[in-house]
Amino acid sequence: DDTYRWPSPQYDQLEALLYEGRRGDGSSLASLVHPCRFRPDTNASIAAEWVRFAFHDMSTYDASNGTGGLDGSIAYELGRPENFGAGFTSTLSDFEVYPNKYVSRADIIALGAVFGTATCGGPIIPYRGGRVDAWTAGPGGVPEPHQDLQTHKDMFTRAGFSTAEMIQLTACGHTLGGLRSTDFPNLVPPAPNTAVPNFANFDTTTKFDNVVVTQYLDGTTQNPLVVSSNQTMRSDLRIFSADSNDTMHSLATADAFASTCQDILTRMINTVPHGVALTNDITLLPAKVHDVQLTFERGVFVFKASLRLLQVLNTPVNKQRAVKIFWCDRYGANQDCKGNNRSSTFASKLEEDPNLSPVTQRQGYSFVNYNFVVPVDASKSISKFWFEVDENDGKGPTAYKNGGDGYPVAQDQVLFVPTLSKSVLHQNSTLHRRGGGKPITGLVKEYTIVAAVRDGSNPSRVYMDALDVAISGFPSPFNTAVDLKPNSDITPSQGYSFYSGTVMDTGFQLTVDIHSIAADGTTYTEDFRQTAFLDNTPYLAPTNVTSSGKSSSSSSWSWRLAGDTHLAQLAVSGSVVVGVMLSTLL
Ligand code: HEM
Repeated sequence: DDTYRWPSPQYDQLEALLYEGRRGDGSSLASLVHPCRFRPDTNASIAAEWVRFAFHDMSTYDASNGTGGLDGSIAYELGRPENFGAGFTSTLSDFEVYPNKYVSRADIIALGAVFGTATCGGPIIPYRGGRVDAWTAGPGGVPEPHQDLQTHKDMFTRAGFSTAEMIQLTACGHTLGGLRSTDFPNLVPPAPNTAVPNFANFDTTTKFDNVVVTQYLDGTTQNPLVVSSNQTMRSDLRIFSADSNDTMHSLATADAFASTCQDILTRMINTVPHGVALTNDITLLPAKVHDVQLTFERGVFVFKASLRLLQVLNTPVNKQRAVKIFWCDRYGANQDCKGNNRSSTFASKLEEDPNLSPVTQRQGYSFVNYNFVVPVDASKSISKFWFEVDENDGKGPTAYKNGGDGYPVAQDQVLFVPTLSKSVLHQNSTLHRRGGGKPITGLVKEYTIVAAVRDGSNPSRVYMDALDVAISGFPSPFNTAVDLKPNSDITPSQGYSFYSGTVMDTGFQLTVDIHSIAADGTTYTEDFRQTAFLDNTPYLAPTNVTSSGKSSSSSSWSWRLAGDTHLAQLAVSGSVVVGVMLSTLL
């Protein structure tokens, strides 16, 4: 049974990235590229760079033994001539902050191709997750334009693509972007008096469309890889004509181009090492429960849960709509709703920007969120919850019950308390990581994580697994277990005592799994808690950082500011880290 049931953390993360364009704590990936953006510093098509990046990571696949493919190894392969140019380094830094426990770097690279294609008007490529990252460079073997046709055919055959598929894939890639003077000065003359590259685009549109094919067929193309006076460099001509132009003719209509590209790009992003099991296609959840947390806020024991509903693009949200959360007590006479349930209509409504994700926008939707924060009697606690949405149109309410039984609150024995937790940024620190290892130089964040432990469970150990996969330069993930100790500075409250522990991290997306091992040996877990918003999350104004920006990420700062101020705040503090870290490396 592969029907979606909450909680499905991997699915939820992938779904949020694809359809909301952002990771769980709000930092937006899609806004870097959408709508069909160009880099302010180099004028490069970001969509083109992202699609090309995925191809180069994939194309070292060896179908004979199932090695290589889309595995993120390209992060360690940018020194090679076959992966040369600013487009690759910019893209790598775009993607740097997004991998986490449930989404690999390779999943992000694949998603980059999905976004790049969709945002510039191309087909929607079905997206699956579950790719597994390589942590070292793999073998080479990406085609370069000076190589002959047989070499290219052999490379595509090795990667599992026939001659016709080689033509399709190349035409589908070469509808975006082009050659740049900084990479191929002999083919594209540099513009005088500027470091900004000159582009010779593959076709005359910047959209993902069939014009690359029609201009090739009608002889008007200016694609340097077709018409260069240097015959050696006419790789697209050799490839496109490799079967007497049969495949190119089959791609000539807009519909045929779109559907063929959809299929072949799907194959491209799903070409993964042998043994990697991809998820099913990530489909849009019509009603999504997210940001669920039982915790303390300002001394009040609260349950937080959000319901995300679809809204048809460019239509107003029904003002008559009433959204209600229901829940069951965990303890006492009304345990599991034996007697009564409880309910609340106190929600804050948030209508999302329709530009959140090119995929959702193309499907004709945006989102509206209903965010509930309800005080809960800790002695009764909560065992499960569900929602009802009444449009007040006479048809009666629709219940969202997770396919029947409601959404479970798995446990209330150990809880993450973000508002009592904090993070402090240290500069030029020479702190040592727990467990020894190399001292941390540069920028480091010190996190104090607070958990509430329910009295009576008498845990033998409370600890967290602190994980960060998103570290500059892609060293192996930061992953450490830290014991949380009783914290006598925080007064016990409503049957809970507080524990805390600290961890140092140089990465961009620390998440914690908090565990409590009860006296009876049962382990209770709060899985995958984000740390972007802790009580004292520092707000750093953008003016602090513009001077340090040399990298592509600097140019993306303003884009990440799109949306509400809450997200802007996160985006800025996140980008500061990127900018400062790069400037210390440069
Ligand atoms: C034999 C096969 C191929 C060769 C020799 C080749 C070669 C090239 C070259 C020389 C460039 C210009 C890069 C620069 O100026 O820095 C380029 C750009 C590009 N290639 Fe390919 N390519 C091939 C196949 C593909 C495939 C299969 C895809 C994707 C499906 C692809 C996607 C792109 C994209 C999107 C760009 C534009 C990048 C930008 O504007 O930043 N290429 N390719």
